[in-house]
Amino acid sequence: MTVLTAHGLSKVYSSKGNIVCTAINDLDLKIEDGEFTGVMGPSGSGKTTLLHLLAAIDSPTSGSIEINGVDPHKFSDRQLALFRRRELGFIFQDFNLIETLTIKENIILPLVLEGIAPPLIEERLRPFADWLQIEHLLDKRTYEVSGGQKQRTAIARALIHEPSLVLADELTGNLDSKSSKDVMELLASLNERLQATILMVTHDPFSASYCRRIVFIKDGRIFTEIRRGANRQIFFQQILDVLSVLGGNFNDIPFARP
Ligand SMILES: Nc1ncnc2c1ncn2[C@@H]1O[C@H](COP(=O)(O)OP(=O)(O)OP(=O)(O)O)[C@@H](O)[C@H]1O
Repeated sequence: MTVLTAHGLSKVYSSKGNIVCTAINDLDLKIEDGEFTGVMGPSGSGKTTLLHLLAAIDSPTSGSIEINGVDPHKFSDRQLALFRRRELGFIFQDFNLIETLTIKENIILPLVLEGIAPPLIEERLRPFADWLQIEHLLDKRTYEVSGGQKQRTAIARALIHEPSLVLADELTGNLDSKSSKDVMELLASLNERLQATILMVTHDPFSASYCRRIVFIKDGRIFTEIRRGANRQIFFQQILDVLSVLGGNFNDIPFARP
């Protein structure tokens, strides 16, 4: 089943009636149920703009987006807020956890907002805390845990309400290489276990190598896409090969990553 369809998507930034920049240019994209897709591209290629259009944070200049058969851009503000809460999960580079809440309270927030009964919330929480190896941290505050533990908390929060689509933006951007590896292994295993549909924007080829498919964009258009076979190390090398052809600002690529 197709979860997301973007058709003829364009985003033009204008100022005083003059076009400043065509950030997304007639882009088509389909994401199937259970896919784990990475989006890569040079700085300024349109990755963030694409993510904002898909999350209905920003509106396209032309073209359409459907998530589970509905176009969120046609919703009222209230409908849109509900749609985002129910159908989408978000994972951010800087975690976006609420400091005044415990780890547990952060994770269960989407279920509390839906008015789910506390025993059902507990039942739903336990496997996520177990899978993400944060059971022992549930009563701690966010400032008492490490960056990797914060991101695992954010992943649990993004997935606990079983959204149609999880959108992640540079989720390993603030983590060291060991924590990045741990987080990506856990996210990849949750993608398989729950058939969660995940779309992740990243600059980091190592993190991207945990995806099943990478869509490369350049100048707001799809440049190419590749799919992973059985071997992640080979996929990592393939990603580096495409990035070297793609050009742009990839000076921060860790070419010697294990
Ligand atoms: N609000 C805006 N007004 C005008 N131009 C914008 C605006 N936001 C983004 N752009 C331009 O749109 C293009 C795509 O930007 P975007 O942030 O989507 O790229 P990106 O691939 O996410 O870049 P990076 O990897 O550096 O974050 C760039 O040329 C950028 O300068």
